[in-house]
Amino acid sequence: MKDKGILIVLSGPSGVGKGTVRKAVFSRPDAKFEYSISMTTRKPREGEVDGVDYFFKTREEFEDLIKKGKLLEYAEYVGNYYGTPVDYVKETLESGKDVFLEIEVQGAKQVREKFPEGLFIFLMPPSLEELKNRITGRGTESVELIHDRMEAARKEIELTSMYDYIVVNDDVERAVDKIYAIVQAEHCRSERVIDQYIKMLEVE
Ligand SMILES: Nc1ncnc2c1ncn2[C@@H]1O[C@H](COP(=O)(O)OP(=O)(O)OP(=O)(O)O)[C@@H](O)[C@H]1O
Ligand SMILES: Nc1nc2c(ncn2[C@@H]2O[C@H](COP(=O)(O)O)[C@@H](O)[C@H]2O)c(=O)[nH]1
Repeated sequence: MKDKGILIVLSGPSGVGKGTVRKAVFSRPDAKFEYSISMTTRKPREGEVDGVDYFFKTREEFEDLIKKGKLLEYAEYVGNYYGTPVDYVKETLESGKDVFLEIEVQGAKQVREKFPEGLFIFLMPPSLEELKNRITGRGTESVELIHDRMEAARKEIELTSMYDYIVVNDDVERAVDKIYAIVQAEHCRSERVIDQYIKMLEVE
């Protein structure tokens, strides 16, 4: 039987660079992760593609997915629903592959309850001022939404104690190196690999 993959949860305030760092992680030649595409009721931003960046849903469709138990976790964040499809995550982990979730903290808390053995990483901005510069510089949010997202950011940063690791995104490649090192270390954690070695001893 194949060993299960690791569920890697990357959180962090809006604009810290989760998407940028995740894409850089996936672009490394030795990347062996699967990205779980989330569902959302948010309207697509310019350039976003349904089924690539998100599965874009109406509120009715999303609430139906909740009722049918199709989401591993979900949260309402700054006026929209966001959620993780449960079947994809479970099937991919069962197949032995690591799954990467990029989600906010309320959702991460739900995942922690269901998958306490997951690997939880919080991406931290070098400062709140830099965070605001990044959200503003991205040019995707109105002034009101930037304000709401900054408010959410302050609350999220207070909840970082539930994460296993905090990585500061001062430089994308440095953050990616740290995430790689954390995941590699997790693959060697004794409770993950011990059965494999015991089996090896039994065979010899
Ligand atoms: N280390 C960095 N230094 C400077 N700018 C960065 C860094 N990382 C990301 N950025 C920039 O910050 C902006 C926000 O990044 P990104 O969209 O990846 O954030 P996010 O955390 O995924 O946001 P959201 O949660 O709102 O989707 C982008 O313009 C990106 O180019
Ligand atoms: N709880 C969840 N949060 C999610 C999910 N997918 C994305 N997110 C987070 O929502 C905010 C806003 O995202 P944006 O694309 O509108 O900027 C951000 O923190 C995302 O990481 C999810 O499935 N569940």
